[in-house]
Amino acid sequence: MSKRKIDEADSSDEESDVQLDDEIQMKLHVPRNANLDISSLNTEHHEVVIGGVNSDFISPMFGNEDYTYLPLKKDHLSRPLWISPEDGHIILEGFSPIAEQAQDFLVAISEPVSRPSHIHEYKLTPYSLYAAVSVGLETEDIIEVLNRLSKVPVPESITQFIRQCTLSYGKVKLVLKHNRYYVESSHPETLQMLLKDQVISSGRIVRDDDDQVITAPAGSSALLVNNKPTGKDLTISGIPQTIAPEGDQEKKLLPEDEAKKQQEDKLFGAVVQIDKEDEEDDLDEEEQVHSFEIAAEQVENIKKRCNDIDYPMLEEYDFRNDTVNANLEIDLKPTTTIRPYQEKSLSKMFGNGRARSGIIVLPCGAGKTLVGITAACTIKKSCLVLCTSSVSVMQWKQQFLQWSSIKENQIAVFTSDCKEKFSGSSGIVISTYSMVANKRKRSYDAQKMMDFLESREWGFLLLDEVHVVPANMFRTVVTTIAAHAKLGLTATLVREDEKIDDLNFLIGPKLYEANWMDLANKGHIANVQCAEVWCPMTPEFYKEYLQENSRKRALLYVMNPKKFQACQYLIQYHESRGDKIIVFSDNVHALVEYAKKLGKPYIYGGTGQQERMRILQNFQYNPAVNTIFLSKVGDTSIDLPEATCLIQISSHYGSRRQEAQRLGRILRAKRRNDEGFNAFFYSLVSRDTQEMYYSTKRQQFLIDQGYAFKVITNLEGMESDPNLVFRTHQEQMDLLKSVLLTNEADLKEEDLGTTDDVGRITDRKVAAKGRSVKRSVTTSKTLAGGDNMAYMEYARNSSGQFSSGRGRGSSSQGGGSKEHHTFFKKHFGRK
Ligand SMILES: Nc1ncnc2c1ncn2[C@@H]1O[C@H](COP(=O)(O)OP(=O)(O)OP(=O)(O)O)[C@@H](O)[C@H]1O
Repeated sequence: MSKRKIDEADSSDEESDVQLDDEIQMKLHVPRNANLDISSLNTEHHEVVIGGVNSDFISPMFGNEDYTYLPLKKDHLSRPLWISPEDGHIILEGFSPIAEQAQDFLVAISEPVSRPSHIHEYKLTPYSLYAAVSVGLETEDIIEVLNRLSKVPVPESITQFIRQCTLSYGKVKLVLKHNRYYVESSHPETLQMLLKDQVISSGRIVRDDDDQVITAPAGSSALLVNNKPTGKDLTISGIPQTIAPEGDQEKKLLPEDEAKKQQEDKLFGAVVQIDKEDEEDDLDEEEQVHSFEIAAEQVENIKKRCNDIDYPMLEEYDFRNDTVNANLEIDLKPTTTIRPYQEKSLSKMFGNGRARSGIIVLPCGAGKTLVGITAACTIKKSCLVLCTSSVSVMQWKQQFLQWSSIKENQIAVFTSDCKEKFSGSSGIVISTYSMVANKRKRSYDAQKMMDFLESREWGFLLLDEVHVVPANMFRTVVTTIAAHAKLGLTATLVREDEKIDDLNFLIGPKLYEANWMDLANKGHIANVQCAEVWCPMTPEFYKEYLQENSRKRALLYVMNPKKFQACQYLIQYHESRGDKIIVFSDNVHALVEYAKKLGKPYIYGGTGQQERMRILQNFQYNPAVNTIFLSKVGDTSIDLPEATCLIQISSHYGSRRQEAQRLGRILRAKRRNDEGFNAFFYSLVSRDTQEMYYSTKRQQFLIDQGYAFKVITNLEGMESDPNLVFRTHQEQMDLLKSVLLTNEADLKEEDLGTTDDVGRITDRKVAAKGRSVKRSVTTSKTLAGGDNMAYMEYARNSSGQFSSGRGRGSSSQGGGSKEHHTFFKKHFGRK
């Protein structure tokens, strides 16, 4: 019997409930709130009586999360999932024989929250259902498949929610024709309803028969082309509207309602044009397409508004029937083979023969570039690619030439150093977000190039690394560039500023998200062993740490001699195994000190291009250079498939994204297909300092992808190494002195300073808010062949989950429904 029913039966049982909790915990030897493996318990033998009613003893432990009152289906053992009736969370048995098919389906309809090896968690959100509809799934199919996979009948609240969300979804489209935007639908009443909304109607453009603008929102570029005076303001259903003035006198003569109706019909007739071809073909009303024009500057606003009122607009591009824009001769080279998951992600984009706008999420190093290139080869129209830095621009160009048949003169780059146009009527331009979104005065050449980009209609807009680009930059890009289809690529749909929701209406829904562990198991990316190494602070360093200001404190925990030693030990250990090692430090001062002390080459923002190339080539080809030190310049866009081990000595506060991107440097490890091959990722943290807190937060995204972080508390044999740096007390005191004398100016954040790069988002504020994850000590003997290391494993948080904050009520993966959906209001409001 459920706890809910027990509560109802007798409220005075509260006390016995608590006692029962304690009793059970004693029996099971588990701490309160610890995670329980239910499958290992035989509940039949532990029935207890509460308030005179029989109950299993597990149920009360789950409090409000107890759903045992849901009737299990007879054959529940062969069905892999549960659905929570309260908040739309879905729990999948990752070990079920049909887990893979179930995962495919769940990725299409819900947001993955956490996918460790055995139990996966997803959640249904309005956005995820929007994405489901936009990839062609129908309401009843979603409910039916869920029901087939579920161990319990799909709760009524969930079917209602799915119906409610999908009822209005997929009915409205945003279409770009001849450089003008139209809201299109085959349901006239839907358009009529939208036009009654003030936000939407105020973004509308109305033209007369000569194509002259009658009304347009203030500031619209349509007015610049044609600045005709606007008509009179009228009020329809309480909403101020503007239409052409003629004929509005007689309305006053009619009864009020009749007049209102006539006005509505007139207004609707004026702005909703029935597609002429459809009329001629005498199609059913269902198939007729109606539309009204909106201003380019209002597209984002209107999209957002449509999302808010649960009528999200789909963006689809019928590229095969676009005769206005010239075709581009581009194909994949015959030698190029795309991988199954790359194909699957693309099938979500091109499912119905048109190109859907949206976002594809693939792990770092899984080959997003080739996915983008394949999409461009499918659409075969002019394409604009935007990346985060000029280095990426050159890499994209090189990859287009490597994988596709595009001719060199049809692919151009637009950066601060290089402003090319392609020859002919169609081609590809690769640029950076900053170049296109730049609002300052441009050089003559840059302005001419921008005019070129803005004057055209692009078949395809490819947006790389969408998670790092500030929303206002997207806004500028999306409003200035007219593109039929947009594809956003990213590895980590998380942002510390929680702005991920913006992407839903700026680009489109998430079309596909791959499972990191799946790709690792299939050998497409490397298997990685992750560990956090706890380095005790020496008493002298800790004393100063407690007294100093925050910058110095950070330097003290990074320069902690014990961390130096751990770093040296791990480098030696992995070099002796034949690994190639990258040591990351965000703190440039520490980077230089470590590298010099340990005699290794280093690269940071200030390292010249030639020197960088020399170091990277040595790392790749010279067997004597097996370790390099990199600042955050190496976080992205350095493709080093040789690297097999990462050691992080200092990092950027609590950024989950940076952690994932750094891990991405070793996911491409060349040797990943060797049997039993593992890559290694170590984070060195100074014990009992703020760094530990940041480290926990950083790992959250990877933990949700199924990575297990082990905690190493003791590197055995390290102390007896005669070559260990800072062995003596005197050496440690000298180091401390030099740290304390370090000039504050040397500690400021590294400025990567190229004009093309997207500014990094500061995670500090959000990091300070973060969450706590408990750790508990256990012992084990193995860490990937390192039998001499003792480690601890993370325990789950107080609600029994690894993913303490993100899962419940967080919108970090685009589920931001909290503002407008009652189902989720209830959910978000809950503690
Ligand atoms: N289908 C494929 N066949 C062969 N090689 C591939 C394929 N797809 C990707 N690769 C290779 O995998 C590596 C990683 O690809 P890419 O740089 O596009 O990854 P990414 O997903 O953009 O990573 P990041 O997010 O870290 O930038 C590259 O060396 C690329 O050439």
